[in-house]
Amino acid sequence: MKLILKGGRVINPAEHFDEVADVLIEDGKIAAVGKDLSAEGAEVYDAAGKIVTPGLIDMHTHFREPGQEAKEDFESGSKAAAAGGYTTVATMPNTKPVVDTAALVRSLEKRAEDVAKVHIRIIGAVTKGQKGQELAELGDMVAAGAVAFSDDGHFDPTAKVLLNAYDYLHTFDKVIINHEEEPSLVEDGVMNEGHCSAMLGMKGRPTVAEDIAVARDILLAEYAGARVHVAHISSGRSVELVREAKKHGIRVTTEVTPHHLTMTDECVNLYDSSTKTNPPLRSQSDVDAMVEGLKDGTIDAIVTDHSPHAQEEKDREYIYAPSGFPGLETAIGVLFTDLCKTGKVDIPTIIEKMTWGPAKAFKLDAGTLSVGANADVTVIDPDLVWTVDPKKFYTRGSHSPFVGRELTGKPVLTIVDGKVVMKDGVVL
Ligand SMILES: NC(=O)N[C@@H](CC(=O)O)C(=O)O
Repeated sequence: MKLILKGGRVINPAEHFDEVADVLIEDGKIAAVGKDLSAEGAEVYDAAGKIVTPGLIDMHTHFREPGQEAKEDFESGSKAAAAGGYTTVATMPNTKPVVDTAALVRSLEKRAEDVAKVHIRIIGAVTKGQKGQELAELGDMVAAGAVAFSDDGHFDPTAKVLLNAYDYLHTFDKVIINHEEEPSLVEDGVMNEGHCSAMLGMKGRPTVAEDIAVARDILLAEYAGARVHVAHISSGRSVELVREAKKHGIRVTTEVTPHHLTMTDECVNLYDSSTKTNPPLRSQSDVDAMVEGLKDGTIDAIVTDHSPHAQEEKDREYIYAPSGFPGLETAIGVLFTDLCKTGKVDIPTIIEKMTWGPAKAFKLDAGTLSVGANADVTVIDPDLVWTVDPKKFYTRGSHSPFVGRELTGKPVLTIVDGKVVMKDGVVL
């Protein structure tokens, strides 16, 4: 099978390539990238005016399988991923039961093979049941194919346990993705602690809870000579800590979500739980620090933290509703509209953080359009204007703070292993 994407702006950050060119796909691989390639025998896709990128990668999604499939499963989640232009997603283990054994990793990989539209990589738990007390079957999960380890959703309070995990995973060169919140400082808090929480009379989650957790985990990684990845960074001070650590050669990487790059706690309205997320939406100075960190290379990746919940759970009062909202189908629209169109961040930087950046941080064989690479490709229409409507989502989650927003920019073609899985917003 041969497919040629003709005349798009091809952005391949792995090779610092940004030119109008053709991309030829043959037998599931990138066969050639260049000007005026022969289209003989190939199906032709006219990419003029569009952006052709490596398939997007999201290293932080929650697909709720096993145990909470009513919220999302691999089928609905991977359809949402394909609609959002993603070709690889990694799922977090905070499921019911927690993914903390090799048998679970293997069974999820089989599920992915059977039903998923895109590549799903499995993240295993660091500790048994994500309880922070005893290490999970880390080595066995590595052997079963786990791509990274995380107790996401929970901070591991005992430094010794985490140090053991660092030491052990160091031997396999696998990364721990740390959820950074010192628990005693965030208990019962539902939004960022600051002026807005005071005005609303709500208990806050202060940025210092994240900062001291990030500081501890960087120091532990330095001591162990291990790799640490800071999950969904949201505080300006934490970005400074990561920047400093990188300067000192400590092996730390980090990620940020579209909402922490574009929204503040001013958006919180107690009658709408769709802005409730963890870590919470922060202040404008934090958001500015995220954008700066993205541009100067401190932040390696953009992730969605796609966290769908059931409608009836999110329809509750702000303090009782669960944290999180779906993000796979809105990421490109939000980033292109609020960061690129406003001139804050250029398109190649955004693409790099969604492709080559995460591929490098997690040593994935993905995220590039180099000749011979797997043909995972995304085509984005940067001028397509659309309105976020949850009725059109593929995800089962419907509450998103972006609902009703008019966005500019949308993926229009997603190709996985050379096969078109989404065209013009329709998952095939
Ligand atoms: N990001 C969220 O607000 N929620 C996550 C878990 C978490 O990271 O707290 C979820 O699994 O729903």
